[in-house]
Amino acid sequence: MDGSKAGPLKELPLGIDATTEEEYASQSRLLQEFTSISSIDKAWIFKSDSGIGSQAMFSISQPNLLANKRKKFILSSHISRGSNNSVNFQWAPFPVEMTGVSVIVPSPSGAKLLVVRNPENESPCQFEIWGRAQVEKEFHIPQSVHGSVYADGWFQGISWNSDETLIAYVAEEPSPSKPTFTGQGYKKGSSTEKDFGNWKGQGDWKEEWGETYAGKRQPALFVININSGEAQAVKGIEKSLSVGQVVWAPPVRGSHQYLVFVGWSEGTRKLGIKYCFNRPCALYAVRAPNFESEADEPELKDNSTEDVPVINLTQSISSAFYPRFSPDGKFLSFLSARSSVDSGAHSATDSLHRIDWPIDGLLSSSAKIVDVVPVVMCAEDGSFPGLYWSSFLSNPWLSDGCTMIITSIWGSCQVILSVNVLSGEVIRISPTDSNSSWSVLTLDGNNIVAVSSSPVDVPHINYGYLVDKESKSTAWSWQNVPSPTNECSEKVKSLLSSLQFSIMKIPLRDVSDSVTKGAAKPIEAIFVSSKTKRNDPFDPLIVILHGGPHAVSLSSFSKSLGFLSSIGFNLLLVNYRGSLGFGEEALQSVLGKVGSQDVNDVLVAIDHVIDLGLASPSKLAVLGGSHGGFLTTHLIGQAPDKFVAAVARNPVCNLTLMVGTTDIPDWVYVEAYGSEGKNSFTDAPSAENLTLFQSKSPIAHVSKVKTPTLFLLGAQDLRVPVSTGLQYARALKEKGVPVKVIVFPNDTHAIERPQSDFESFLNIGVWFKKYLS
Ligand SMILES: CC(=O)N[C@@H](C)C(=O)N[C@@H](C)C(=O)O
Repeated sequence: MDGSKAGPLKELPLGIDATTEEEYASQSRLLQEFTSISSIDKAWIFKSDSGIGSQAMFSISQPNLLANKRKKFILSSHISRGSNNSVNFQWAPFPVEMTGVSVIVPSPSGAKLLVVRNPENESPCQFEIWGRAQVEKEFHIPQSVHGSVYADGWFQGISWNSDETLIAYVAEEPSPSKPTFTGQGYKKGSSTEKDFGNWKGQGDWKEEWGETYAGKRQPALFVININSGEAQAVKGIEKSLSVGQVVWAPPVRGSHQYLVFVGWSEGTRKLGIKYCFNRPCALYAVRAPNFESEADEPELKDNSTEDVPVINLTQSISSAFYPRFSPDGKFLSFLSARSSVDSGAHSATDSLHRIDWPIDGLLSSSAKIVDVVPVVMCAEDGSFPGLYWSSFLSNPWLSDGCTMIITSIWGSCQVILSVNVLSGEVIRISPTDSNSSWSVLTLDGNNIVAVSSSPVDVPHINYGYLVDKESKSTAWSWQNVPSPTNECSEKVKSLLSSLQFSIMKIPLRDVSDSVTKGAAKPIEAIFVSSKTKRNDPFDPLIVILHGGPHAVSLSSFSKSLGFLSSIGFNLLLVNYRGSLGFGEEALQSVLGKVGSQDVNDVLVAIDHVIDLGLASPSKLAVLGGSHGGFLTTHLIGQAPDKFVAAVARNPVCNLTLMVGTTDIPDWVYVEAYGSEGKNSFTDAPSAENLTLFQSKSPIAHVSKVKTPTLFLLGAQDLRVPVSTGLQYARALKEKGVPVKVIVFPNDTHAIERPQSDFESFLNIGVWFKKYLS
């Protein structure tokens, strides 16, 4: 579908000329070097055998292009402390590959390691318990007990009990039996046998959890006894509740053991949950199964035999997740996305809360919820903008038992915060003099193992400690840790060292009096450029737009953006109003104004860099995915003379089409109508609804578009179904606009499978070179 007018030199098999083919070949060599950079995903600390220092285990991963999979490795290190607080990491000579492993979870003492291998077919799910030198136990849990263990980072919950004999976890409930048909018709009674004389029907369709959760319908709670290998479903939880994030409640002598978990109610249908924190959820407590035979069972306080109900611990708040018990078991802290649930925004500013945990084990559904860190409405300059969920350690506590170390978003940076759960004090402890992004990997006692990176620096490991513990000084000192994971090729190193970045504050234009104070503040954009001009007089500029709209472009390293800046493009990553990290008023201000306020913010940011003499108005391109693709296609329609080229990845081009096909039709209502759209959402939109959706969509401006546009589409995308991008691309083609479309048949919304990601960014590089050089 490439309608470009560039004259073909010599037709080659792919329908491209020799110059373009050479461009593909040369860019692909560099892209491969960027692709092979490994990522540091997780880390754990163990007591050292020698009693001196500690042992660290890092989980790292790297795309394997040929196998089209991510390879996962474990790299170990011994950490020792020298004089003057210096720290030394002695790395194992090589990482070890973890093939076929879905998730690993060390026991609280660090003496055992749970390794889960999820089946790829009908086989059982495999649990292994590793000791220091060997696999000590191996259990195979058949699909009749449960399907795959959730290892998705959201429903996922795997928790060892304190004496390390039981593990609670979340796994897919067995599928309901399907009807059997024979040559004679319907066969009575369910049957598992398969032969030539019968076949299985489909049975009733059951709603799934949407994008990236294909086949995931009912996350349920299980406990495995690692002495016997017996796995039991936890009883008493209603089928309408999907469960996740389980932890063991502190044991109370003479009382039953409880589990605390997050439950999401289904209502009349499931709406997609990926990137959607607006799904109501609560913390529940449930009695753990008893694996003892009745004779061995100790006499318990509440030893009634009838079913004990599941207790909703957070009834008075619309969202509660990430339950974490304080080390002394006296309180339970948790995050809440109540702002998101109450407003309908798919993500918003979080709040942190705690409830006191009853020392007598008598649980109540009316425990007082204390607000620890409230939602920040208007972020004052330079001060804390509120909490934004990034990731949460399973043990985030310092030794005082009340300080949590968490990663959050602060403007365009990812930062590490210490939060005192009793006083509510929040301190930014990652360096404030750096515009890099930081995240915590794990705690080593009261010290922090963290990773930092920037658009021009690959991820580095850092070790942080409190400088003056006695005076309770809040100054943290950070030491850069030399590590094999910091390595990248000499070529990449030299290209990145020729780049620089800054975070710009961009004042808004024509702010109306009706906007809130928080929504009138300057926005931010990250500008990545060459230290020396590569082209005369200007390097071309690619404007990069994140999706959501409630996501954010962070000042962290991105291989694909590192690649684009290394091949001669400056980048402008615009955090338009609606982005996370800037306070709740700015975030909420875009709802109901999509396609106008966000589009204008981007145009203001572009004018800002042009006015500063950092970009040429004739060398602009735009790239965005999802809601960023919505902005991309809006921009080429509303500002048809501005951009020389565009790339849209799974773009939202037509809300009218999307509302009937996406896993999150409620999102369409809230984006188009604002918060009131939350209450008017229906699966039967009216003609009036559809008219408004059409008017707010990029397709409404399609007739004006002239910009050559590359479309990258995932055929398995449940969020922004491929049809929306295809419809828009066909409409451009009909008008004679140069268009290229690549559809990845097995990719979902993120187009992140290694080969697809590689082919996407190679084509983005070649497309922009073709039109911007
Ligand atoms: C809530 C949501 O998924 N919105 C999509 C339209 C979107 O923009 N998604 C973002 C998070 C993405 O980058 O995929």
